[in-house]
Amino acid sequence: MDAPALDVAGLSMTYGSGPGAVRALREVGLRLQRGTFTALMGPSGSGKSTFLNCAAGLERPVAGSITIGGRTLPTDEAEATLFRRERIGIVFQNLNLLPYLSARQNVELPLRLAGHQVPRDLARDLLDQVGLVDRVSSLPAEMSGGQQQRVAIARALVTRPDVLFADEPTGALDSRTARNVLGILRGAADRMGQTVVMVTHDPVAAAYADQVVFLADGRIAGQMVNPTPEAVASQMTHLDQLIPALSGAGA
Ligand SMILES: Nc1ncnc2c1ncn2[C@@H]1O[C@H](COP(=O)(O)OP(=O)(O)OP(=O)(O)O)[C@@H](O)[C@H]1O
Repeated sequence: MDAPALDVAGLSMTYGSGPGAVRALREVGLRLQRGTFTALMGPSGSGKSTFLNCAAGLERPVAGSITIGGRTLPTDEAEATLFRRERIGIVFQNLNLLPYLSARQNVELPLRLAGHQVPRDLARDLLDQVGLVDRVSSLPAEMSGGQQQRVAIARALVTRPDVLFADEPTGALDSRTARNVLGILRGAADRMGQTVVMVTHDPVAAAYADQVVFLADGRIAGQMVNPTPEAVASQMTHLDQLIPALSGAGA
């Protein structure tokens, strides 16, 4: 059987030290098979972004192992950068495209940075898949926020990464544009076999995923397969009520 796309074990992260230290993640474990779309939800401060940043190699955890496509994420900074470039795709709410490069050049950039030949029609094909084939030559400033986000997704997919991490990719978009971007992420999993992990606060967005993983107080607090917006919203209300109890336990 294929190695899981993402295999995280015992992931712990603490910011600061002494009495003011914040334990953002407490021995989190998560294994995701290829071609799956997972939404990560939880109350504010529950550790979602920290999880994403650690799993994507942008921050170094204090403990735990992260295996991506069967390979351990390097701890060495320079090696981690190379690994990320080749094996990981990242889309942030405000991950800026380079303003002086066209959509096509932005999409091709990760391959160029990695020193690879760029197949002639690759960027155009990816831009076609995100519905922007008529904008290949446009600069970011000439495109709407939703169009720029779609270019960012095409760019994140250009290396065919083992995992595509997206942190609130629809946070800044109106609901119609957001649905369009979510449909593209869904299609990346279904049609391209990409593995997608998305942090979101929005139960409707989460319902595009195959499963929702809930975090609370730095721990996994539940998992929901085939989520509906109603079931996700109900679970979130439950978690919000749970938080004072968890904090009070002093664990
Ligand atoms: N760089 C940092 N320095 C200190 N504390 C941090 C840092 N980054 C995050 N934290 C703390 O770690 C905890 C988890 O933060 P994180 O951003 O992962 O939560 P989140 O679930 O993504 O929250 P939100 O939904 O509000 O974005 C919080 O208590 C936060 O204040």
